[in-house]
Amino acid sequence: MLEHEFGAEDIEAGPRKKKIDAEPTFPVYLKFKEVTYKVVLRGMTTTEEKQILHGITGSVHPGEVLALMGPSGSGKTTLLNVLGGRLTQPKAGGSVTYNDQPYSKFLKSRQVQQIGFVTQDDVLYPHLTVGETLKYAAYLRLPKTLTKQQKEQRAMEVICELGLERCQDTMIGGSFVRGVSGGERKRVCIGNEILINPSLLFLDEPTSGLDSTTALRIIQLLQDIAEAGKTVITTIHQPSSRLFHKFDKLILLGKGSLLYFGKASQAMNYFSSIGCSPLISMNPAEFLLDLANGNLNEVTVPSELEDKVQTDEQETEKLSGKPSTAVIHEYLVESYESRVAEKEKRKLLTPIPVNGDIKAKLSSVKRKWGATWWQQYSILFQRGIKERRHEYFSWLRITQVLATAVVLGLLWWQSDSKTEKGLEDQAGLLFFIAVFWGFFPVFTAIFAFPQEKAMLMKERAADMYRLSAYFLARTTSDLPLDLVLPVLFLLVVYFMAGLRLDAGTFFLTLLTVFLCIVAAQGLGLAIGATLMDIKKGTTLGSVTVMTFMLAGGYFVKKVPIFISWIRYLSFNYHTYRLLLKVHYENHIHSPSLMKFDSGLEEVGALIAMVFGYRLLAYICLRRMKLQ
Ligand SMILES: Nc1ncnc2c1ncn2[C@@H]1O[C@H](COP(=O)(O)OP(=O)(O)OP(=O)(O)O)[C@@H](O)[C@H]1O
Repeated sequence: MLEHEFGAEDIEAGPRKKKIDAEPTFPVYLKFKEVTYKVVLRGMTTTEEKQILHGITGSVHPGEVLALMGPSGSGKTTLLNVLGGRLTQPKAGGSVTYNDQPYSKFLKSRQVQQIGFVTQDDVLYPHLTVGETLKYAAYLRLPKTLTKQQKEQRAMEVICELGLERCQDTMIGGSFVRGVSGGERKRVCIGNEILINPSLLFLDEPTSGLDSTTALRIIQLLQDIAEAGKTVITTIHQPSSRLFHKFDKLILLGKGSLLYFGKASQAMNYFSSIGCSPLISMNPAEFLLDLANGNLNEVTVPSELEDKVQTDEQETEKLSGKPSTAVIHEYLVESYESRVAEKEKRKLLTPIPVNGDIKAKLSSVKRKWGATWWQQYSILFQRGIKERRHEYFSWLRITQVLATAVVLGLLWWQSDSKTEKGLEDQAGLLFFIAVFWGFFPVFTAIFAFPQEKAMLMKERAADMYRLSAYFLARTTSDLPLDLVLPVLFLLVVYFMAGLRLDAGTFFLTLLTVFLCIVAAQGLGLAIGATLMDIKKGTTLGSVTVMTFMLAGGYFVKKVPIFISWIRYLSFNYHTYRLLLKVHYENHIHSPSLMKFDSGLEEVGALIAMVFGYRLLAYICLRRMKLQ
């Protein structure tokens, strides 16, 4: 669509062999100059700044695959994140432009959806199958102009492109569920991104953990994507020589500094021009990593460094008469600075080869969602139910609820409500019901957002849906089961314990319990969203639930005035009062238990909790940083 607007011939998009497009996109020229990144490390007593990237300059054009290479900890992931706009100021410095526009402008328009980012960690839902994962991503990410069938077809195309046909009905799996292999999981992550046919594709170690044939297949795919006019940037750990030759451009990093930027095919020539050549025939990637690590064991020592061989006896012995790694690093950085850096910086000044006012047009394009709000809600709702289907049919949970109900039924078997003593006993049962249904929902809800944090951050960074649609879908998809279990529970308890037997009382009891569950869930969601940490959340949750239970009006009836407000925050208190009212209003012995008012105050307080806690949770999620 955009290509038509700007005219395909307006833009030099590099060679195109194979068409992967689900929808036409526009080419993106990525330029970066003097990119730096620093973090502040806070110790017990000291605070120090650590510079992770030291002024990296380069560019990558449509039709090219740029590989970021370097030893572990050299800053590849950090650079990829800065280039992908995931790490921004104030920690990141320098300039990164897409089609000569800063990232922030790009982000404000719909163009963010033209960026695919495959992170190093595979963030996927473990209980969805490969096919479901890609299908839901297609529904949410592909443009509204495509029909549901077309979106499904695109998901299927990606499955075939990535060779995932055989495992499309297998669950992804995770720590507790056996699923697809690591390589297949990685390919699903890549599929999630190439699905949208991005103009700019970032990948963090797409081949780690894969056998060499599968790795080659992935890199070949990246090359095909680039050849379709896309810009691809990938970090890579230790590519085989077959893989290495597939990259167009290469950045070699060492301790966060640039050791080489240029054509991958020219890298060996460049290093031999500065006096570093392999002594034996070896894989170029291995040679470059040895250099970046400061290891000259199989490498000629540049003449400039011959007089810098370490004199310290032990070190000399260890390094077999080679210069120290620090000296080598310094030499490589300086050589690059003096011979290449200036030339590359000058190249960046050349404007991108487009005609007319493409920049103005690009920034005026409005962001579009892949689905309407309601579609997003219903897709996320369905996906939530699929992902948690095992919890829905968890016999363990059903058994737990039924077993508790039977024990209660036996302990309060056909309880007597005709005497004041019997009534006090029954009130104990009602209080327990208020506590039981205020307890479990809090803890299941605390887990909801912290467990999905990584996924939420990934999908929000990719602008897949509105937060409000996700929030509502996540908080309502658990409701059906949460409302079925109390029905089973009450049926057992009600008849075994011989509670007041009429339909009105039964349904009012059920409604009260529902209200209690939904309010308790709200508290759990708010705690989870505020802390975004399961351990901290469960600790705060248990203290809060215990306080609310103690203030619930059963254990202490006369609470000191300065702390009496706390009971109004307790959903146990309101639920218990409502249950007493439902069961004993107009009962001959009731005055000794409580004074009944209209009950509206309790209902109002519970409804305020249902919405108030959820609003708090939503605000916390909105404020969550995506980095
Ligand atoms: N937020 C941070 N706080 C402290 N140190 C950081 C932070 N981010 C990165 N680093 C450090 O910066 C260095 C570069 O990290 P980065 O993840 O970019 O390396 P990498 O080359 O991708 O490594 P690997 O190949 O092992 O993934 C590492 O030493 C890392 O510990």
